[in-house]
Amino acid sequence: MKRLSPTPVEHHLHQLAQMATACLIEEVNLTPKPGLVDRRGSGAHHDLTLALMERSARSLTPTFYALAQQSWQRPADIALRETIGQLGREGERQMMAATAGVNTHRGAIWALGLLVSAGAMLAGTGDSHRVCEVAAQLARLPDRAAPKTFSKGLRVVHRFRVPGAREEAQQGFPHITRLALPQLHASRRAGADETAARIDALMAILTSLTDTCVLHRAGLPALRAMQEGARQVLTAGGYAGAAGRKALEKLDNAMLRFNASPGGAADLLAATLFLDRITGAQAATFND
Ligand SMILES: CC(C)(COP(=O)(O)OP(=O)(O)OC[C@H]1O[C@@H](n2cnc3c(N)ncnc32)[C@H](O[C@H]2O[C@H](COP(=O)(O)OP(=O)(O)OP(=O)(O)O)[C@@H](O)[C@H]2O)[C@@H]1O)[C@@H](O)C(=O)NCCC(=O)NCCS
Ligand SMILES: Nc1ncnc2[nH]cnc12
Repeated sequence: MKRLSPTPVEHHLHQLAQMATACLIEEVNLTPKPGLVDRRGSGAHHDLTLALMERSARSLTPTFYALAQQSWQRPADIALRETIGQLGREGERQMMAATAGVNTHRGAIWALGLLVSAGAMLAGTGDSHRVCEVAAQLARLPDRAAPKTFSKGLRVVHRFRVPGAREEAQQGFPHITRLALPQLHASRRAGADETAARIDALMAILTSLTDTCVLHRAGLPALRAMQEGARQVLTAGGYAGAAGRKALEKLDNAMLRFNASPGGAADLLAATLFLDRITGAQAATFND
């Protein structure tokens, strides 16, 4: 029997899911990143490797597909919020099964999951601001089935009175729309190659994010060093130049001394690449 080709909607759903996974893989491969896993090694982690992160990313494609499928052309309401909450938690279980219990991408499932859903709700229309706005509407809705556990992130949010992953999404991902995407585009326009432009986008996030991973492991001194170090990379002209590269090396050393790693910022970079791609600013696949 002749196999029917997928409908345009199915094709779109697959594309959203595959792009989300591809952006996670591109994020972890981007090198060098301060304190984070990259092609050089495990950064400030003892239980994460590049191969593990890639395996984790691949395990999430079915979750992203299910999120896109359930969200296609639906409005932001409690029924959808609860469906995606359930799918997100199932995705976390898939990730844990793929990594033998190591948390590789919890924050990324949250951020990219909401953005994949928002992209599908809008059926491929809307710019990055609109996609983030719709994702924020979802993130602000209550999920009655959410377990009342007290996570590391929540502990940090309460102790330091700072916004964490939840607030970043509820506010419409300001670190992506106001910092990372504008920096990515500005660096490209200034002639930086794609690696340098992406590293600059990560630096833009680091200048202001209250990354609960950094705060949990090493407190405010590490967060301040991260924000200041990233500012220095950008004021030196970004990673494309020798002064920026030197400043990044200094930041990397500081993060390793603090045993700190900005995992939340890495997730937001992957989400930035995803938005950049789905809103068509960069159609070509990046292969370094
Ligand atoms: C809303 C949730 C994300 C839960 O958030 P919460 O803060 O309560 O819980 P955490 O378990 O701490 O996860 C938060 C993760 O978010 C990332 N993150 C941190 N700061 C920010 C920030 N300011 N903005 C955005 N994102 C941020 C970060 O994820 C990355 O780090 C992870 C590694 O973390 P961890 O294991 O703690 O770190 P290590 O240092 O390696 O551990 P040790 O070595 O010390 O043991 C990694 O996963 C990265 O992704 C934070 O960890 C959300 O999960 C939720 O509520 N989900 C429910 C399901 C749902 O509704 N889903 C809907 C959409 S699918
Ligand atoms: N490259 C990376 N290194 C460590 N933690 C991360 N979480 C998401 N991406 C990461």
